[in-house]
Amino acid sequence: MAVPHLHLSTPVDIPPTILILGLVVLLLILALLKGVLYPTLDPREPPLLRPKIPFIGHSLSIVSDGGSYYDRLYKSTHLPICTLPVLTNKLYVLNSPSLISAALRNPTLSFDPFIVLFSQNALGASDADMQRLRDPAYIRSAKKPFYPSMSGDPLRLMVGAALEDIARGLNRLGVGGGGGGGGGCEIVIPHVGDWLREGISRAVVRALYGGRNPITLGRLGDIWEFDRKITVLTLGLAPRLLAPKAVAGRDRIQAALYEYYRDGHDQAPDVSAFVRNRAAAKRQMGVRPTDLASGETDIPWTALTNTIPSLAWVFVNVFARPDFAERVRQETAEATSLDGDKASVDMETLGKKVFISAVVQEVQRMYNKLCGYRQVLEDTVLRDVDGREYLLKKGSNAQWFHGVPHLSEDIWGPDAKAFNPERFIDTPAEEEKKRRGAYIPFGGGKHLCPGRRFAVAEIMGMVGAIALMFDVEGVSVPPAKAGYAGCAMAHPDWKPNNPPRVKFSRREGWENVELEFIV
Ligand code: HEM
Repeated sequence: MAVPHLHLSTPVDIPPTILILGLVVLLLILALLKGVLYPTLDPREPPLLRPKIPFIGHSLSIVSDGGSYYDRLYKSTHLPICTLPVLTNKLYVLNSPSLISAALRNPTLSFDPFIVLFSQNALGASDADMQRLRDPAYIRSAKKPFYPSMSGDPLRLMVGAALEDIARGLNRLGVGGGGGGGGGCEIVIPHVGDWLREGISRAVVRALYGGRNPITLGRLGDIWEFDRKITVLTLGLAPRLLAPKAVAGRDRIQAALYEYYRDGHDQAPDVSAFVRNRAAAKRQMGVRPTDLASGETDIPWTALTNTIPSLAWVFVNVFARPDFAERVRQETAEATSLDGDKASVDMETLGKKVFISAVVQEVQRMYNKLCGYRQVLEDTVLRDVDGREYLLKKGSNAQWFHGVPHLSEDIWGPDAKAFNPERFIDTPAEEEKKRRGAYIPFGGGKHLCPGRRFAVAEIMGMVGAIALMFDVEGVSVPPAKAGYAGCAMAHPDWKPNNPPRVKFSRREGWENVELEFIV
């Protein structure tokens, strides 16, 4: 029987030019892959940390673990700065306080690309506004009014307006007493986090916008929802699909702000200099009310996103510990004069009290977890405290995580992870020196938070007044969970099925007292 031939293949004649071309393409692909998978570094750049999964490893960990990934990397390497290959780019992660300080001061490390992205995606800026925002000079001029508007008399007026609102709310609570000489009637607050959030938010927007404040309670709800979905909005991840409530809320906020700016209410005398001067500066540069409404939506958001969780952490850390509550009460009493049923808290005196100030500082150290971000605009050399220099290449990004210096045992000692306000009281000079540059809750350099003193005054005033007027029961310190993008603060991890129910009762002798703040 004939066995059929197995005809496997016929050699094809490939023209040599095609062969050479194919080889060149292959070599180019290999070179590109090598560049991506094994990027080469200038020897002056920070040391490279390769991911376990090439190309995407670091990105996956950053997305899933956020700032705590930087914390883990630092613990395992103890590098003052390192380079992470992230997809096709490089990310420099700064850990050493002196390098973070150098980055905060350096003019070629820029926050502007984030402002542009945030304005376009989260605020829905118009084409005209986007064109203006691409000009760094515009961004500079728009933020010029920040600092003078938040210091001296303008700051005092703003703090006064916010605290007046806070006092009004507290004076209504449990007034009159329940009889029987055992203090005032009890008020049960079903969710103290929500209660604090509403109280501080009302006060902040009233202080910002004056008597014609467009951010009513409904719009505050919209801001909280906008805050909750800020990552989806900023990254433009199908926001209308994934965050429809936040988008609708933002539209309502902007409609309310539009009427406010259109009717010129922002120039009224009881409006904060922060809102008034910023709108005036933008108007001078040709910005119209529609674009003021969208561009200025960041004001109430920035003013609340960190203040709300900061207040919550100060409140729980004080009232969960009877000795802390007593010390805060004592200090506030020392700053208060009583005239019959009128109590006047002098904020200048309270601001100098060491324990309540230390609690606020310790809250910021423990719970402030900002991931600072800058884009490298030009090749830049950063120098650390020992004179070592590191080159950061143009087009790369730089990041730092406040959790690294804020919780470093080298800096704060073996109890770095414990809540201990005493560390901020009578600190020896040697310790102060070690901490230099390591405590940065409000950032630094050209983006130092202009609202820091406003936030601290409101928080101290509110918590001090509560301690003075009320006995507070049922408070415990919840675990922390990561905050929303752009928010520096971790959030209390209160579970919906176990809301933080708290009982307030007027202290004996304080049943009918009306409190006011003197600023
Ligand atoms: C406890 C509350 C607050 C904390 C922890 C906080 C924290 C910060 C931090 C860390 C930065 C710098 C971000 C960076 O460098 O990347 C910043 C910037 C800023 N903060 Fe605050 N902040 C607070 C309250 C406020 C308040 C109440 C306002 C306004 C009323 C405000 C307005 C701003 C503005 C406008 C910037 C940007 C400054 C610039 O780009 O130059 N902040 N804040």
